[in-house]
Amino acid sequence: MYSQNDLYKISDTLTNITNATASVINVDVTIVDEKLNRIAGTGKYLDNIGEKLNDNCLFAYALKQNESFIIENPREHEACKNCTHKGVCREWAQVCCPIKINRNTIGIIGLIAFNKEQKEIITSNKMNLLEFLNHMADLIASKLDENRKKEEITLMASELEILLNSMNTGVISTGQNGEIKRYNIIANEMFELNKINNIKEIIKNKFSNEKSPISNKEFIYKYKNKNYRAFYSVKPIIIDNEVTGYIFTFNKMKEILKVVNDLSSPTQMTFFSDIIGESINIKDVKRYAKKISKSNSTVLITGESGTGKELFARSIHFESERVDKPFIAINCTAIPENLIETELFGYEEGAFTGAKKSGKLGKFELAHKGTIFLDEIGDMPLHLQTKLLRVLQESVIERVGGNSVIPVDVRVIAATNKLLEQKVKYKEFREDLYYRLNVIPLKIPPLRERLDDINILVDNFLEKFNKRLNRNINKVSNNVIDLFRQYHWPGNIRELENVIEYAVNMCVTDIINIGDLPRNIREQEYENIKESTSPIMTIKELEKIEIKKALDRYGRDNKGIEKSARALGIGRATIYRKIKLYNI
Ligand SMILES: Nc1ncnc2c1ncn2[C@@H]1O[C@H](COP(=O)(O)OP(=O)(O)OP(=O)(O)O)[C@@H](O)[C@H]1O
Repeated sequence: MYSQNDLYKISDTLTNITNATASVINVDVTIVDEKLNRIAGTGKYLDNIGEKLNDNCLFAYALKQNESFIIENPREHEACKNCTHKGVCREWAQVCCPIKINRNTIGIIGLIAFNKEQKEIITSNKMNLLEFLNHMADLIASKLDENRKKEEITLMASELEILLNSMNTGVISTGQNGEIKRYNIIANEMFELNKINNIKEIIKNKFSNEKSPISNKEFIYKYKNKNYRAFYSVKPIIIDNEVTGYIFTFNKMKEILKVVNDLSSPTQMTFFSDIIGESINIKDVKRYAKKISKSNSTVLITGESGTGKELFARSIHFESERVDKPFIAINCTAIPENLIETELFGYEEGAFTGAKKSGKLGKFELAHKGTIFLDEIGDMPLHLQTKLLRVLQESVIERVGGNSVIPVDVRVIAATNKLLEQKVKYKEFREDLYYRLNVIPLKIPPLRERLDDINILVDNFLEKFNKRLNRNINKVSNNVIDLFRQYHWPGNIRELENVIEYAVNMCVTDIINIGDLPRNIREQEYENIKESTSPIMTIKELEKIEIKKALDRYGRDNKGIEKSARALGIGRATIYRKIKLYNI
């Protein structure tokens, strides 16, 4: 919608039109807007520009009429009927013509005769005059339209500029041959574009005038004599099937890594307080690990499977200065041998058949400024051990298929449950790498060497699985705890955690008893029964264990139950009753 404001914006044009019209016709001209404000005028009206006309005047009538007309008998004409100025009106004749845009009247242009001669000019040439004035009204309307479009374009241009400058990506538009035309702030900050004329000076020989788009190609550029890595993409501007220029977008490698790390870093942080244990053994290890967190030196964590090596590695990272940077964990046995190298070091575009076109970043690059956790390091293939040694010694990596070195700042924490010294002896692990990794050794004791932790671990896991499985089990019986203290725990804390989860699932009362434990632990108990020092089980617990054992062996169908009853030396009815009683 157009408003009176739009008319004011072209007031210079209106003045020109009224002056030109008045000098050609020799009659005074005036223009009012739809609110009856005088916007332009000649002669007598010159001093009254800006005045507000009364609501019953001729122009108010003309606005309602919405078409051109001539008045030859002012004061008597219907248009003057209610005019409050009728008594002082000295006008001899008038011509009114609406200024219309899209059929809406937004003002009136009028000619006014103040004497007989001027009236004669109007009345002698009515048709031509009306036509002429309509042209003037159209001229004003098209000027308004043009002005509006200009404003829209200016607005769009500044919106686009703000949009481009608020992006985190550098954008440059070029001509057909790469000559730089326009760019945003980020692009200027990256490349100091006041010193550069052509895009080829930035991406060197990588640009040839192509018609198809290119996305995410890596390149190196210089800024203040230092080399930086970035990615660029290009899209041709095609008009009438002809490439008229290109749009280049640039992303700094640093920014991309930040985004990747933000997305891939675990949202849950781990702290030493998450490592449960009150035994002297574990307290000592925790104290030592906290101390070494502050250092940047490589740590080698040793300990049996499930002792909490990864938990320690995470806590060290989140306790260190690198806390805001990524913690990247990689398990050397979980990845096929032929993929570990590219996983760790990445690869260049076209490094091998099947490689992605844009290449791939390795975990070392992703972990830049953070920590990498190399689990099961003892299983790392020998040829990669050499590459890893180089990272540790020189803090650089080389991508597969690449020919340049990339600096990385990563703290390495390695872990193993193997005897690395033995592997070194048998030449399965490089001796120099072993010493390079073992700068700070951290040995996590197995659970059987910290039996005092069993109670607190059991309580924690019971609480965890009560919550997770929506149960309300109060405690674990003393017999079970005694059994746990005798068991050798080859799978350590992980195994204990799994045992509690199993028992919470099996338990039908509010106390976990031996019968609720997995078979391997119960069998351990059976062995213990033979020993005179072993804890005494209730007859009911023993009965439940044996019935379960028989059912597991013979099956739970009718035949299986019959066989079980026979093996247990009880009748069919009894075994059915016991199954129901113990909810087996
Ligand atoms: N002290 C502890 N307190 C609580 N949970 C623990 C503790 N130690 C280990 N866990 C839990 O036990 C499981 C195994 O821990 P983790 O993966 O750290 O062991 P690991 O030594 O790295 O095992 P692996 O050698 O098999 O990789 C995890 O679920 C972990 O949360």
